[in-house]
Amino acid sequence: MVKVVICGASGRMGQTLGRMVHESDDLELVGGINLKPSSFFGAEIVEAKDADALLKRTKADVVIDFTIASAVVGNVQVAARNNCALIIGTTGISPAQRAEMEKAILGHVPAVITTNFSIGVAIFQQLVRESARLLKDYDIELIEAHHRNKKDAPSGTAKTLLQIIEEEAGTREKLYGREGMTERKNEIGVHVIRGGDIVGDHKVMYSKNFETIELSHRAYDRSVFASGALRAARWVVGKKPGIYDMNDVLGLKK
Ligand SMILES: NC(=O)C1=CN([C@@H]2O[C@H](COP(=O)(O)OP(=O)(O)OC[C@H]3O[C@@H](n4cnc5c(N)ncnc54)[C@H](OP(=O)(O)O)[C@@H]3O)[C@@H](O)[C@H]2O)C=CC1
Ligand SMILES: O=C(O)C1=N[C@H](C(=O)O)C[C@H](O)C1
Repeated sequence: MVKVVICGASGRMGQTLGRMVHESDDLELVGGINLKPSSFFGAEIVEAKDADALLKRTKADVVIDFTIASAVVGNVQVAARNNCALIIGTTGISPAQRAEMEKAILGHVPAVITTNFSIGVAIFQQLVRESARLLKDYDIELIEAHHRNKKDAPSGTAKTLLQIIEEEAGTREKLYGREGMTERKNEIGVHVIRGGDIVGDHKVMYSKNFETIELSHRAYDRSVFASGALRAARWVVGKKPGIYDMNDVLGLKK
């Protein structure tokens, strides 16, 4: 059995993951970490200050983090100190926070980090890479939509898609929404929608000469992210220290 601790245990993703680990035959939910102590699916949730003791007591194999950017560095440091493999889904991480995370991980523990654990999104990103390579001279727009409680914008997935597009089609100015008299140049327009309980939509549009090509992905339920994260958790335990992504987990070419 792979012993799992979930950071952000009381959150939307934490609850979905907790339920799925609890229902699985090969994963054991040994605890959670959140701002306030509580419990979920028969396991204890402790405050962040008690995380070290929890990881020692439970001998956790893997720590899964779906929290908030300001919390993730501390969670990664305590997990790495306890030799736990890591699954990191938290988005909105700054370059400085990313550097701190890398310092804690590299040479110490294996970690899978990705802005979107959906297997469909891993395939979608490959399609976006191919289309951006083929459609370099088209106007490119990116649209994402999420629930009203999402804190970071644009989404982590949207930022990853921008990076993929620019790797293939060249660096461009990014224009976040438009208002007033605007003249389209060679920018990538980025548009963020927040409302209701939208789970997570991403669309890339390429337009030129009386035609538009659209590629889109829509998640209908958080279980798509959770099942990808748990697939990564099963895969990462026992790997060499380093940072991996879903292409590594799924054996897809980069
Ligand atoms: N990579 C992927 O596939 C996906 C990534 N995400 C990302 O995961 C993150 C979480 O999303 P979601 O579950 O919707 O958010 P929620 O706000 O529902 O959950 C986050 C949880 O983390 C808790 N938390 C805050 N600070 C700490 C801390 N220091 N230690 C432990 N727990 C803490 C929060 O507590 P409290 O509520 O008390 O503040 C909350 O319960 C976001 O960054 C989101 O973008 C989401 C879905 C998929
Ligand atoms: O906060 C969310 O909900 C999601 N966050 C991730 C992101 O920022 O890309 C992944 C998914 O779209 C859901």
